Amino acid sequence: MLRISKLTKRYGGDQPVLKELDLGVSERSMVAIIGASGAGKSTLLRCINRLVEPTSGSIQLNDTELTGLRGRELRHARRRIGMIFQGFNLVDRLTVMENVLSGRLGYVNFWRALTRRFPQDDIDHAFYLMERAGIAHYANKRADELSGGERQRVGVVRALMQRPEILLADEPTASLDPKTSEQVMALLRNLSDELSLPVLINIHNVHEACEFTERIVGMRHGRIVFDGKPGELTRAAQDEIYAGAPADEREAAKEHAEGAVRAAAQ
Ligand SMILES: Nc1ncnc2c1ncn2[C@@H]1O[C@H](COP(=O)(O)OP(=O)(O)OP(=O)(O)O)[C@@H](O)[C@H]1O
Repeated sequence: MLRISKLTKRYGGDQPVLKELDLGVSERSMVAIIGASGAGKSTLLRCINRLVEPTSGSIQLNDTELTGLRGRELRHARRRIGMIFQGFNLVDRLTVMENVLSGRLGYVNFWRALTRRFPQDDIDHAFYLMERAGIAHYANKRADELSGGERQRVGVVRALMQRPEILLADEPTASLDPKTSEQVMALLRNLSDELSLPVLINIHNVHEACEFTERIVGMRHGRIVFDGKPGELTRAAQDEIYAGAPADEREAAKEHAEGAVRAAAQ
């Protein structure tokens, strides 16, 4: 369970980017965060894994207060939070297996990590997850020989190797073509169900958000202005989320959402 209360983030002396934001995410749920560019979606995810320092408020992950953690405690807390990035963040010259096992680096001791001697249990788990993600046959391929969709599958498996308590995905499909993007979303959906893992996805594609998640959180200017099921994302709700956004962004989001809301309501 993730419980965020009154989270505020201010960069420098500017207006806060997150304004006393409250959000709870329970186990086994996949939640999409949507909103116009600059609404604060990435900042929210980055506050959770403390890549960005919250200004005030509370972030609790299963009884651990994440704000205020330092040093070793912070490193340990970060192991419990899996992160998936838009740009995959793989090490190109390493193989798929090596990239995947790097998800365990925070757990194995220094010498094992240096000599890449991971416990058999880690190797078995890596193969299990790679099979699930359809990339086991690429285990010995270099990461830079893979397509974008395959690379993101490696990113997903690497994050899961941490055996995280929550998965945060920051625009995980933004660099992928529509078909591949849907496949990666379906993989996240299935793994979330199978592993009872809460997944928080920052996503621009409202259609995919509605199709693959059961809860949509709409942000505007650092606040949550919508929190509901895909079928409840009415035109009025979309107007509120995207009010003031550039016209092209607003229209693109609405275009995506119309069909998705109809489909979700059926
Ligand atoms: N490191 C930083 N220093 C100063 N301002 C920042 C920093 N990171 C983000 N911001 C500002 O905070 C606001 C919210 O940015 P954020 O990236 O969280 O929004 P977003 O909703 O994820 O946008 P996008 O969809 O374009 O990625 C923006 O105005 C941005 O310029």
